Amino acid sequence: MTYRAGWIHYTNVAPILDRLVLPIGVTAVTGVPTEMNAALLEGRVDIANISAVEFIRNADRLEALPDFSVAVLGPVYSVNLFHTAPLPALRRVALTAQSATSVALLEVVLAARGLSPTLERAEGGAEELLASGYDGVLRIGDSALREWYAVAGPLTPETTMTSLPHTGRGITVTDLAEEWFRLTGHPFVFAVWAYRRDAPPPPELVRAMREARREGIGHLAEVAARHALKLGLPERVVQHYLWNFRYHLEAPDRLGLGEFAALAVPGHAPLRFGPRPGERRESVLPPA
Ligand SMILES: C=C(O[C@@H]1C=C(C(=O)O)C=C[C@H]1O)C(=O)O
Repeated sequence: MTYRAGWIHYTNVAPILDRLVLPIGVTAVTGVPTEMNAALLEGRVDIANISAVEFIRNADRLEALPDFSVAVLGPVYSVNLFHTAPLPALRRVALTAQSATSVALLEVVLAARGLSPTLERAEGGAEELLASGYDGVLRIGDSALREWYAVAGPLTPETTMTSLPHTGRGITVTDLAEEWFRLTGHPFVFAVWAYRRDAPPPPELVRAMREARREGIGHLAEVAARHALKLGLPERVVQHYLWNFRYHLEAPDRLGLGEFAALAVPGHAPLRFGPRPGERRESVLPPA
């Protein structure tokens, strides 16, 4: 029997996945968030780093690793609304088909401001879609990071990522994680590592993931340099992008996740997490 993993392999998970050595008996495929969400729910993979909102929507049958997340406190740089009209004047917004969580986050952010533009699924680059009749475009992942830098960059010795402007080339970038922080003061959790409750991961896999994360974070400069080359971005940008993530689903992240769950999926089933490091899985035997 093999255990099947599905990885969303955006650059933001490189510090966890790049140095992962899969234990014997575990296989892995990769894809974008909406593909991995579907693969997990349809039983084509057994564990995946899926969109947090899908974990919440399917909380009755999923469980998540207790100490893994893709989260940030403040800006994320790669979940962006690119817009040419000010937010209150937005009429038509294109949504990437790759995302579930960020679409729900955009809805929360718009609702908090009392805004209700038309939202439509459409693929393409931000500038291209803005030129074709949309006044807002939601983009996520590596391409959104590159497009953000095209608007906000370049970094100079005098600037930092956080001091770069949000507007350039006639386009404003609204970072949705930064908006969430302004609204709630909490981190935002984009992804968790979830599995169906009937197929929990072998402990060897979870141990290997923890080891890989330790290695990845310990060698962050190398990981960043490799991905900077792939992305065509300066090393400094990718290094800042990566250290800014919160990969351990800590108490503040769970607060943020709980708050998002209540707003985005009212009436959801209780969120369940597996045993923490060092804890044993609960016995499935009936009490004596
Ligand atoms: C931070 C990001 O988070 C990703 C966003 C997701 C979504 O919007 O559904 C899913 C997984 C995350 O890894 C990103 O893509 O840039």
